[in-house]
Amino acid sequence: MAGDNLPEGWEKKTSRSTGQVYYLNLYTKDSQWEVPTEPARGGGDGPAKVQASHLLVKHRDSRRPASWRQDPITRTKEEALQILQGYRDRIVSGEDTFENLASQFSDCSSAKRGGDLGPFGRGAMQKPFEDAAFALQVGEMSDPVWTDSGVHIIKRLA
Ligand SMILES: O=C(N[C@H](Cc1nc2ccccc2[nH]1)C(=O)O)c1cc2ccccc2s1
Repeated sequence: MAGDNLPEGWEKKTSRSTGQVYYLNLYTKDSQWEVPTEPARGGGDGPAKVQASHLLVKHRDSRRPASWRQDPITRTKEEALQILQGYRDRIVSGEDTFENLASQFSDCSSAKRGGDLGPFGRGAMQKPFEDAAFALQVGEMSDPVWTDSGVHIIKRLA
């Protein structure tokens, strides 16, 4: 009905059987009796793309155990995790920045860009990395994430 300025994404309906007014979420097709106060959420599968930076520490069993920093890379997985956790602690404490440490220590060529991988969609990166990146809120940093390349921390930029 005109004049019912509802939040975005809702439509006012009247039940055919009872004549009761209800509200339809135009994205999810869910309905509710309560007058909506917030814009309808798509409830969809999140963003199509995210932008993230990462700091990668490789180990001797990495898919390519070499990097711009070191060739070959001989540290163990356990050592790689300890090293990465040390960087993570310094970022959390505010002693250092993600970009600064990624630039100096990441075993990925994206180190030259402060770890920034640019925007990517699903299917572009190794699955554990993708899932972790898409689960982050903008500005949030992940716990250590393992891929075939090594162990990463990820920061979602957008
Ligand atoms: O795969 C790359 N680099 C690999 C290491 C690596 N493995 C990854 C796995 C998931 C996400 C990023 C990753 N980076 C390497 O240098 O051995 C990429 C480098 C860059 C640089 C700029 C933008 C995207 C990418 S993806």
